[in-house]
Amino acid sequence: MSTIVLATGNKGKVKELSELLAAEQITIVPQSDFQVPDVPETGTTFVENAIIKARHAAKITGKPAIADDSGLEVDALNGAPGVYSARYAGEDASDHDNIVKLLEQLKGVPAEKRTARFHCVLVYMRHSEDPTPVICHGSWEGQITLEKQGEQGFGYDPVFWVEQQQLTSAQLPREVKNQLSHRGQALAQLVKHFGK
Ligand SMILES: O=P(O)(O)OP(=O)(O)OP(=O)(O)OC[C@H]1O[C@@H](n2cnc3c(O)ncnc32)[C@H](O)[C@@H]1O
Ligand SMILES: [Mg+2]
Repeated sequence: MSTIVLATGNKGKVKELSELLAAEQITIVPQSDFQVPDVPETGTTFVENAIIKARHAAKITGKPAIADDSGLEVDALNGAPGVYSARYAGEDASDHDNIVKLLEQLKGVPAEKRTARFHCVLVYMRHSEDPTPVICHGSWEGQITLEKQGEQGFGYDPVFWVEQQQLTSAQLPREVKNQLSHRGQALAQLVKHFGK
């Protein structure tokens, strides 16, 4: 199979998707290797934004592309930050800024009402005008902690409590996160599609 461009500027995603694909006969190259700039994520769904990103990378490189649009859905916040997870605390917000805002918004909310889930939509497009993009979705249930714990992973991992492991996703060994995560589940579906 030819090289696939990974349409993301997020190094944490590049690392996880590369680890997950290491066992497959699929070579992915991050879009930064082709100087693909970020594109405005103007959609209101993960699916729309993933298509926007995959189409943009495919158009600029002339190669097939995979994009990942993901985020955190918190029940006590009516689903926020959702598709706006990366810009929750503002356009140029860091992961830490976003976490501070999230914990602030959840102040006083008891443990049993801090339920949340990560979503990951992966889109594969053969070329920029592909009329049938492959769309895969994975989700991962957890709870938002009261403070940051753990150094692994990225984004909201330090405040995402995984009941089954009794750890935050930033405390999980990388292979365990990859096994359980929204991204791991979406990628397992995509790999099945390539195997067809
Ligand atoms: O759009 P690209 O370039 O792919 O990179 P991004 O970081 O902007 O990615 P998104 O637009 O998909 O926003 C995803 C947000 O959700 C967070 N997120 C996604 N997956 C995560 C994970 O596995 N662990 C922690 N946070 C995650 C991430 O930190 C971002 O704030
Ligand atoms: Mg983004």
